[in-house]
Amino acid sequence: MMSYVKKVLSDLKEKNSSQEEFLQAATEILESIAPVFEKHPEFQENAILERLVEPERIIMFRVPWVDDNGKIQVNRGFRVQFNSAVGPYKGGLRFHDSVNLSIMKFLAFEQILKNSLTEMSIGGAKGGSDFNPKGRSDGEVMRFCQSFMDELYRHIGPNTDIPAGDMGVGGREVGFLFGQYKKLVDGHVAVLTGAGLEFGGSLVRKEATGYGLIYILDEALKMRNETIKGKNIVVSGSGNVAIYAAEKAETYGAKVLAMCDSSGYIYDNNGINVDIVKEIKEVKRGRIKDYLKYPNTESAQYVEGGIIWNVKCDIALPCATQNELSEESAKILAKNNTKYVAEGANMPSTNEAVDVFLKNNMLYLPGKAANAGGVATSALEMAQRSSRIQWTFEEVDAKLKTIMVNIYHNIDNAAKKYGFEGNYVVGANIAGFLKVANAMLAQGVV
Ligand SMILES: NC(=O)C1=CN([C@@H]2O[C@H](COP(=O)(O)OP(=O)(O)OC[C@H]3O[C@@H](n4cnc5c(N)ncnc54)[C@H](O)[C@@H]3O)[C@@H](O)[C@H]2O)C=CC1
Ligand SMILES: O=C(O)CCC(=O)C(=O)O
Repeated sequence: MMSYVKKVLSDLKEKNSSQEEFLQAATEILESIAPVFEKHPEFQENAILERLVEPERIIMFRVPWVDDNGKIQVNRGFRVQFNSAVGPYKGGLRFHDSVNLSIMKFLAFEQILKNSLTEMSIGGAKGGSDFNPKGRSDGEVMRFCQSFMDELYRHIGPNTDIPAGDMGVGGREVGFLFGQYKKLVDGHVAVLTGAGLEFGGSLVRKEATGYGLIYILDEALKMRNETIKGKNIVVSGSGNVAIYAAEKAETYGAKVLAMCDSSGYIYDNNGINVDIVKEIKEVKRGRIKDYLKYPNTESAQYVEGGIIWNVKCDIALPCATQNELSEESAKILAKNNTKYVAEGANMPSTNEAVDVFLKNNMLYLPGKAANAGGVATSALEMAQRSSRIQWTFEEVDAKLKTIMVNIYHNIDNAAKKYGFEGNYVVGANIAGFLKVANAMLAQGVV
């Protein structure tokens, strides 16, 4: 069956030769699900893979806006509506200057399988823009968001496509996007998740991706008679996912030694004070090096331009961005006897880095399983909004925990069933794929 996969992959490479990140994600996924086609010839007969790798729809659009100096700026907007077999399109919006079609497609492709793993009825999508909110005033961010929504609104809806946040899109941006949507359609419609608590949002959505990462890691460790307590952890990034992963890890008794942003990392052998990072990033929108200006941080150091994976740790949590963890860094982790890697970010480890993890028998939890808590809680937000109720923090948190524990056992069982025990690349991709493939099969050639 590898020949079927090889053929689909080689056609895909020919058609999308410049889309490096998309091809990277597709190669990993397709190669690891090859064993499925032995057991399910009907998938090949019905060209499931050929259809799966082609987005149902891609929307690209101009986003003109006026900056604080009265100058007209033009950005490019995207929404990749990749697959709606399981449910309406669902996935975040990313505002970052690196955004291009390849990055949008890889993120949306990953999202299909991730959303399937949550066991909620949500399809896969992603969107965003090459606009970077960093250093922009609130007024500029608002005008950009309004212009972005001026086009996006006609392509989304509560039963068709429900965006949310991702890198560069947090509560502030979701608020501005929602305000413009509401004005354009003249209705208070639940079309974005990650909404403010004052207008239909869910408790725990902000914390969900980071907390969920720790819940799944905790379950995986428990199954190995291990515990997070007492472990040294390195968390890359210092944004939404990183902050709440670090916060939860500390409540489980771990010590977070280092965190970073794109300029450098902070390191403290006594443990990072996550509340300070929260203040810097969520309130001041500052840089991680500002950490050293706070009281009682004398034991911390800042390493400009340094590679955070050089810091010796038991557990590595990449929570920043794609391909931030190279083969070389993976070898350093292995040499330093790091035993566990769980991904808060989407595809933060290169395919070569993942090979190093697997060869060294490290426990590796790939992003599409490990960071699924964010989108799962988005689905819980949708459930609350449509039934006009609000669950307590504890209720949502308990549901999130159950979802993450179930994801762990689901990917673990799939890996075992296909003869790859402990390989969660195979486990996550197969478990996520089967539901989507069966839904596509049931719905005919559409
Ligand atoms: N926000 C969410 O609910 C979810 C986010 N993710 C993924 O998690 C990752 C982080 O997202 P958020 O925390 O939401 O974004 P964010 O915008 O809040 O934070 C991103 C962080 O990454 C850092 N960063 C960016 N490029 C970097 C680089 N080259 N080297 C080192 N640090 C870098 C930034 O300085 C920032 O601290 C992304 O891969 C995103 O797709 C995955 C699932 C859900
Ligand atoms: O909450 C959502 O809908 C999207 C989260 C997301 O973008 C992701 O899982 O990567």
